Amino acid sequence: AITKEQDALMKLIVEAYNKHQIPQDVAKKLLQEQYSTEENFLLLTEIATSQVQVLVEFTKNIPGFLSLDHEDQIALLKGSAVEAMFLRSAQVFSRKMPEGHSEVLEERIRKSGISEEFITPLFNFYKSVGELHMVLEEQALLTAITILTPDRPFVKDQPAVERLQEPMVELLKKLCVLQHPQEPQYFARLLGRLTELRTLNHYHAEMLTSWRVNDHKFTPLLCEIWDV
Ligand SMILES: Cc1cc(C(=O)O[C@@H]2C[C@H]3CC[C@]2(C)C3(C)C)ccc1N
Repeated sequence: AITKEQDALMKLIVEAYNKHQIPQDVAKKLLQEQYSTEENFLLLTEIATSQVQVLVEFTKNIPGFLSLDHEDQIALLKGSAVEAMFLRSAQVFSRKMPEGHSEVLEERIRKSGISEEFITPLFNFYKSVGELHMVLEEQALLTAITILTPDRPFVKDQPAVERLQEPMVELLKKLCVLQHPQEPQYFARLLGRLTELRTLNHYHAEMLTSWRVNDHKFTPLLCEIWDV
């Protein structure tokens, strides 16, 4: 069963995860702006920028994160930003979108200058996350576990990151057994999504390059987090 400490950790993570959502004005624009490639790209830039802001705020609220070495904090954020963003956008896309929004967002993503070779794996991932029907606690924990991946580039004190990640993995494992008793392999399926996420890093780098060469404008935050 869940211990008192684990329940306290759970509440902190879910509270942090709920605290920051994509601003409503961005979601509203999704429906209003016209459908030119330029407009779609600008919308995606706004979405990505607000997703990264949400990610930074969530990460700061992960218990113990701010006690890590400061350079390691930056290395973890930069190393996990793409995965955390795809995970959150997959969760929003498959669950939270008001009626009709996800079709609109899908249409805009397809017509924003992203090459087809990236679009397919992206929507396959969205679909595989949607099929899991994760509860909020699982989504929040999985996102925290992704961010606290010890073997990101340039992380100096990996054991310190492992000490934060391990209790979250243990807690997620217990939660999965409690939430999905009829599906013993559910926890393994969740971790399998993290492996699929890592493959998206490569596609994302390609996407950035193709936008760069077509001289698309990025926001300062996106340039900083992805060194572009
Ligand atoms: C530098 C830069 C990056 C993105 C991005 O990663 O977008 C992500 C790809 C899909 C998954 C999350 C995104 C925001 C998405 C929904 C468009 C969007 C615009 C932009 N100027």
